[in-house]
Order: sequence, then C-alpha cells, then structure tokens
Amino acid sequence: MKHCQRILILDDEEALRAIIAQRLKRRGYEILEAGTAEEGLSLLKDTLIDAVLLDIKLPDGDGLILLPEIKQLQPDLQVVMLTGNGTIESAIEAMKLGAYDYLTKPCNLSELEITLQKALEKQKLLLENTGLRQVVNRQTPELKIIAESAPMVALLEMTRKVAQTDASVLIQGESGVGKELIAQAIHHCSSRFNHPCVPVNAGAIPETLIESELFGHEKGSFTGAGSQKIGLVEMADNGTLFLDEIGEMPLSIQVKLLRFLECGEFRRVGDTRLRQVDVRIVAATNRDLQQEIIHGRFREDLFYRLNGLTLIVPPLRERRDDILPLVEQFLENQNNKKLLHKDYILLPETREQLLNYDFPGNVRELFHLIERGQILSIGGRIKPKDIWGNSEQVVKKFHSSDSEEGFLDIFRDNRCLSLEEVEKHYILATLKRVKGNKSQAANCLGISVRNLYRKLQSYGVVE
Ligand SMILES: Nc1ncnc2c1ncn2[C@@H]1O[C@H](COP(=O)(O)OP(=O)(O)OP(=O)(O)O)[C@@H](O)[C@H]1O
Repeated sequence: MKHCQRILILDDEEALRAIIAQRLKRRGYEILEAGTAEEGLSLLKDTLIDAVLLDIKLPDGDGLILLPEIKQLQPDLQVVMLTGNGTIESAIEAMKLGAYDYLTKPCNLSELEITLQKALEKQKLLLENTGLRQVVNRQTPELKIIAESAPMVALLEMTRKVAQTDASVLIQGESGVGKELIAQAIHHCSSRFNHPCVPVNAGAIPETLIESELFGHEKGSFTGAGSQKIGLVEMADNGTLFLDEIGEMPLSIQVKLLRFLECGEFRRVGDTRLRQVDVRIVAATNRDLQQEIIHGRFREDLFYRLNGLTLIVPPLRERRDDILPLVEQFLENQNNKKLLHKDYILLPETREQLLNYDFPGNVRELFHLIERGQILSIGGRIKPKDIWGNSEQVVKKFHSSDSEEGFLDIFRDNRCLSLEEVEKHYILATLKRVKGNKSQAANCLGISVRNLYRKLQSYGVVE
C-alpha cells in the first residue's frame, strides 16, 4: 500500500521536461508531464497530484492565471514556478498567489530537487495538521497495561511480535476487556509509532455518515457537506487505522472497506479521483464474527481480509491475578490526576469479594466499581458496601444474577438459551431494577450508555 508522491511537470520545452523527469523518477517520484495549460488542467481534473512544476510562459496560457485554477482544483498541492530571465517579477507575484517557490531557468537540477522536496514536506505537514484538527486524538502518552496473570503475559508477548509485522490484526474479546488498549500497544510498538493511530468506532457513527467519515468528502457532495473533509483513512496515512466494533459496520460499508483493504485505494464521497494511502489495519470486536457471517450480517471475504492475525483478550474472570494490580493502578492514576482523596485502601473483605466476582463488564466494570467505592467510602477505607450497596445486594451479586428480578425465571423451565438471549434478558432485567434509568443500568452492567442504547435498539426497546 505504499504511496509514492506524484509530481506534474507543466512546461512546453519537451527536452527540459525529459531531463527533469528522468532525475525525479530516479528519486522515486511518480512523474506526469504536460506541454500545455489545457493538458495540465485535464490531468489535474482526473489525477491527484502532490506538486506541480509550472512554467510561467505556456503556449496556450499564462502560469499566473493558471495558478489559482490549479489551487482550486487541488487545494493541498504545492506549486513551484519555473521562470525564464525577465519574468522574475511575475514569479514573485505567483508567490503572493500561493506558489511555494520559484526557480529560474536554466534550472540547477539539485536546487530543483531540494525545492521540490521541501514543497512536498510542507504539503504533508498541511495534510497532517488538517487531520489533527479533525481527529480527537485519543492516544495516551504513556501506555500502561497491567499484565500479571499468565494469560495476559502471553498476550502481551504475542502483541509485541504482532506489532513487528505489518499484517492486519483482529482483536477479539468481551466488552471492556482492553481491546482498544491492545490496539494502541500494537501501534506504539510498531515502526509506525510516530504516525497517527486513528480510531474509528463503527457502532457510534450513524450509517449515513460512515462512508464520509471514513473516506472524506468533497464540498457540496451531499446536504450538510459544507466544506471539504479529509476522511479517517487519510488521517491514518503511514500509521494505523483502528476499526473498533467492526462487527457493527453496516454491510453497505463493509463492501467499500473490503475494496480499500485490498488495494489501499479509495474515493472521497463526491470525488471521482482515486486516492491511495498506506495504513496498517487493526480491528476489534466483541461479537463472534463467524456467527455474524452465518447470520448474513458480516461478509466472509472481509473477515478473512481482517483476520491476518488474531489476538484474543481473555475476560477478567479468567485472569483473576490481574484484578488487584488493576485496582492499584486505577487508584494511583487518580491520585496522580489529583482527582480524589489521597490514600484509598481496600479492606481485606473488599479485596476478597472483588477476587470472587465475575465482572461481566470486565476491566471497565472493575474501574466503575472502584470509582463508586471511592466516592462512598469514609476516610478512604473502601468497604464492600461502598462498592455494591447494602450487604444483601452483595450476597445476591455473588449468586449469579438473581438480584435482577425475574432474570432466573428464564432458566426455570430448562429452556436452552443462546448467550445473546441470556444477555438480552439480563440487560432488560437490570433496566427494570433501576426503573429505566439508562445511565444507572449501563453503570451496573459495566458498559457505556451508548453501547446499552445500541443493544436496546437491536431489541426494539428504543428507537
Ligand atoms: N490490562 C489493562 N491494564 C490497564 N487498564 C486496562 C487494561 N485493560 C483494560 N483497561 C482499561 O479498561 C477500560 C476498558 O478498556 P478498553 O476500552 O480497551 O476495552 P474494550 O475491550 O476496547 O471495550 P469495548 O469492547 O467496550 O470497546 C479502559 O479504561 C482501559 O484503559
């Protein structure tokens, strides 16, 4: 998927074009040539160009008049003017109109090469800055992953190995286990670490907007597209694109994503030109994609494309050695951020109960519970009831889920239920218990409110 920079030489002197083209091709640039303004403009309408070498005197036009037209067609590209003696004043005028620099003929090829190189660096910086303004960069400066248990130690070892390759990675695991953290670790340990790691949450973007979020759009390409927008795939150029909750990607977008993954090429919405980027793909899901394929909700060909390497993050209940170190790290972080009272300690019975709890919402639920414990504790000593409410509730929590009124009824007639059905019943019972308060229910379940909404929508409970 490597993208080489493309330069257009727009000059009517064929011999000069040939010399410059030969030199630049040797440096790895892709070169296009045009001898007239008309030819140049027609190329710029169909092909994305990174820089133009533009002669001021053309047989069918003036470079100074052409310059604003070029900039209008492709605002990001850089223009270096070529000028004969006596037209230097025009060249200075061109710089006022937005040209990057000018060179006088006869050209010194080394100088020309350096000028173009600088122009292309500027263009890249401009693109990155636009990207940064548009993306909420959620990368943490120092990535601390707690891994005391044997399964997590093994997973981190695998993560390090996977990071050294450029293969697509699929991270699987229940909600809140730390899939996003592992994705960030892959990026940070890879050779792409000083380029962006851009997250895309397929479940959080409305279906009608996903394509333009991913691939960008041109001004006026649809109602509401008031300005040109660079898509997330372009922002991730040379870095990593993290496709979170890939299982929730609508089928219509899955086709477009597959095409992009196969060749690294895409089109902005409302643009006919093909663009190319070099990105590494890391995807994550808490769904069983094989099941999704069987039910026709996920494309098999996309699954095989994404599934270059698979990492499975185990649920917290299968790696209990991580529970207390995670709590310690959470408390330490909050102290560092000076959010709360300094010395919080877990009473021995609190530790005991945490170690025996099953955490359906995994690490995210653990952190929510500790946060609640901190707020309700007196003098920084976190008791079980600060975390789980009164002791009666605590006992109920540990007896599976009979705190959720009516939940156990679904098992009483020995019905055989899929995990999805059990989850649905549990969620609805929890919602009933908290009298429909969705943020409280999400908190109890250890999932985000957004995630809860999506699940309720899929049950047809909310619109
Ligand atoms: N091993 C770990 N060490 C430290 N913090 C962790 C670890 N695992 C998860 N966390 C923290 O738990 C929270 C949830 O993790 P994360 O968002 O990565 O989970 P996820 O599996 O991507 O969840 P979802 O499926 O809901 O998107 C985050 O605050 C994350 O920093």
